Amino acid sequence: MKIVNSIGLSFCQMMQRLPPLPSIQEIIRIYGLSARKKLSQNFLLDLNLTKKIVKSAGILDGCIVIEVGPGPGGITRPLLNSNANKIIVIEKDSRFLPSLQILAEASKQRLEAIHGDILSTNLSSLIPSACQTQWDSSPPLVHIIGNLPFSVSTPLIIQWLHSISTRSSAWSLGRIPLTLTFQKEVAERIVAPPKSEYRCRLSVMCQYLCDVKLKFSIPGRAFVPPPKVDVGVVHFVPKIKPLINQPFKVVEKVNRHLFHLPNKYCSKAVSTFFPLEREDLCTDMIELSGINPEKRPFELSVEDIRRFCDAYVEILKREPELFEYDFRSQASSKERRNKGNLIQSLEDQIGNSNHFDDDESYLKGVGVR
Ligand SMILES: C[S@@+](CC[C@H](N)C(=O)[O-])C[C@H]1O[C@@H](n2cnc3c(N)ncnc32)[C@H](O)[C@@H]1O
Repeated sequence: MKIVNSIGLSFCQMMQRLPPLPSIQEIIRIYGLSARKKLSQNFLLDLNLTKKIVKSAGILDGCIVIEVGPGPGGITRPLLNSNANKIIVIEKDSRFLPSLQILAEASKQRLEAIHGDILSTNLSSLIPSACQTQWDSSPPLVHIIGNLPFSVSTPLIIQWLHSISTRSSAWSLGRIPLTLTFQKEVAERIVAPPKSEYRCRLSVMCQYLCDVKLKFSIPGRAFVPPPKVDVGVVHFVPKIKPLINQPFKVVEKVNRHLFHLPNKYCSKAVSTFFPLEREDLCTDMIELSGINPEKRPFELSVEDIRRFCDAYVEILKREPELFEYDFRSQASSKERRNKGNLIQSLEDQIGNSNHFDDDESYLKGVGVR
């Protein structure tokens, strides 16, 4: 990780606007910044849209803003025109550093550009500890924003949700909000309420830890080059009290089992939690949860899933080794056949939906129904 530029801050600098600069299109042309398919680069050149993304983050006055994947700086520019105190950008592709350097100089060093991979960046080391606020008070004056490739934004939000659940990494400093772009279909899943056709594991994992809001959508044609799908801008604010008070791994496992069969009765999904010969435990789990076994997983509220998590943990207290049980490796031949059908149907759905090349693996990973 290489720091290209660092800054000193003052209120006057904070209030300054950028001087006239070459347009993003000119920057791309001058530096020969063609979009790289390998890094799923799709640029937003329309400053009205990038301003709208920045506006949807809320009031940034006096904030430290961390932008992931600035590219040629389409979002960075309105960030520098806001009253944010400091903007730290993290970019994996070194070709963008010279153009970010121009912005750093034009902004009188309010911008710090870091050459690095967001997936392995220690965010807490970038934020002064003076920014810290108590978890149960207002969020700190820090914001994370980014228009990342779809292949990165979903694994990243899962990684960050884990950090939010343990109050680690950047979230050791308080309830830092995020504004991130996703493939529109993934954004719909993140915010999907019970009974929605989009309800899935990702909906529950996001909603038990954060207040989530789909701010607006951007048509694919607004990007250069245009992806085949539209994009949704999602705002996350970590909740003071998560709706499920169990370890992240437990919540993840319970969701994985429940949404394995999202449209069948819950009793069927609960039968995947335990070995075939332990039907007694399935009955226990339904009874302890108090959930109607004829509800279907996609109809469950986060509160219902909280009850399943608590019931599962009660059973694990008696037989902790059951946590290791993996229905996918232990499935009977009949179940394996069913599973084969399920994977086939997932592949059919994904194959028909014109996603980016590398969407397939992460959409499977987040439980597309
Ligand atoms: C979809 S482009 C968006 C660029 C710019 N923010 C915009 O809106 O026009 C994604 C950017 O993220 C960068 N990127 C991709 N993977 C990254 C990673 N793991 N860490 C940091 N940046 C990454 C790409 O190089 C690219 O500049």
